[in-house]
Amino acid sequence: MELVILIVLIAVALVGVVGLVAGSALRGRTRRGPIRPGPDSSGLDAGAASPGSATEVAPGASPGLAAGAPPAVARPGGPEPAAEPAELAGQAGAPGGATEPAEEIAPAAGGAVTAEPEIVSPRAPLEVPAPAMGRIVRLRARLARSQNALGRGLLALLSGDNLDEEAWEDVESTLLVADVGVAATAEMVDALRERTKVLGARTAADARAMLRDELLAQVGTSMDRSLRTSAPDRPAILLVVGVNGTGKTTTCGKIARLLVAEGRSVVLGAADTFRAAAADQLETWGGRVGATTVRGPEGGDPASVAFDAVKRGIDDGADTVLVDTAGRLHTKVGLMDELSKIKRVVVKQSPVDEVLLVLDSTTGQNALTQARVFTEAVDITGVVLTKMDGTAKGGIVIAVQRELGVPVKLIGLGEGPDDLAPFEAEAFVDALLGEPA
Ligand SMILES: Nc1nc2c(ncn2[C@@H]2O[C@H](COP(=O)(O)OP(=O)(O)OP(=O)(O)O)[C@@H](O)[C@H]2O)c(=O)[nH]1
Repeated sequence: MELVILIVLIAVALVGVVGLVAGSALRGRTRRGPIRPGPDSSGLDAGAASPGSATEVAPGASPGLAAGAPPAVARPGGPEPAAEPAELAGQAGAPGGATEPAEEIAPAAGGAVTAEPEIVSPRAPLEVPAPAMGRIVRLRARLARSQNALGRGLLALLSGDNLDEEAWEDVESTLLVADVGVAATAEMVDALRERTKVLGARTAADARAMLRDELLAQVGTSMDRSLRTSAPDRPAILLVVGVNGTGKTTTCGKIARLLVAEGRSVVLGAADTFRAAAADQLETWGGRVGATTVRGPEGGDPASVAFDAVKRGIDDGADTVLVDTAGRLHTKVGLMDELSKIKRVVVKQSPVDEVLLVLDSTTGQNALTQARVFTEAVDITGVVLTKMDGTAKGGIVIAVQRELGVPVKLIGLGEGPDDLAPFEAEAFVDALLGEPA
């Protein structure tokens, strides 16, 4: 009997021990399992995304993002991207290249809020833009609106039988009204007078050919209008500057769209921290075209965001970094100083390849005043003339180039994503003159 009781007690004790061991093993598994996939999970790399986002990896990542850029990770908008760099910063010593940039970009805990960038990786691009080449021709119809003031008006005058003094005055005022500028107008009128004297009687075709020559001479056919969007062994850096509302953010998005379509990887820097909507707008472009967007908190230091964006581009091995700056009144000295600072800060990491001044072509002579002041603050390397679809004053191209000594490289021809064209002198002049009669 005593033996039976002993056996029963031992059996109960064994069951208890087995139960305890199994229970603790189960608890251990539950704790380790779902937290993070490992130190490589940057959250900026589709292959190492957090478990929650792993299912969101876009299967058809853009070919434009292939070379060293973060693969397209479709993230829902909202707070998730903001949380990620901060989380990563907390993983001290986490190895893996993709993790490091986020650690460096994100400030130490308790750091100033202005130093905290937000990096939004692109969604898989859904849109394929029309090719850049030939856009200016495709959009001739829109440009042709300007021919009333410039091309058509001049052609009517020059092919008329009576080219008297009054007619020449009309030629002059037509050029001035079209914003060609005083000096260029005087040169053109002199040249046209000379040629009509030599030519004598003129047909409409003669007048057109003569005017085309003179306009081309003023617009310039030998300037280097190429956009420097690549650099050896580093990303090309482009700063986009200008006064409020000229179309800087839209232009950044349109350029990024073109570059990604050509197979380049692009980082967008939302250094317009004055207006939260501007960063949202840029981020939307980034999401649409497949570019990573780096942004900072509203009211933060724009130079810091520009710095972070360039760093991000370098770390990712991106081809191009486009930094959108806030619109600033050229009359505000403090804001112009801030622009110089943005450039100085960027240059600490990389040379700046292009500083694009975005001018609204509908603002006429005021655009020239802006151009002058901006050139003093930062060396402008190229001009983007936007809203050419809304002006009858194509002459601004001539005036701006003369004023700045830098070429117009791009023109905006509408609000649509493909309404940006590389500036081509001949196509532009032909569009001003319209179809031959
Ligand atoms: N018609 C036309 N509208 C344009 C063109 N480019 C830009 N816009 C419009 O101009 C408005 C201002 O464009 P944004 O890109 O927000 O201008 P911004 O310079 O970034 O503005 P701020 O950040 O406030 O300085 C928007 O409604 C654009 O759609 C263009 O070439 N043609």
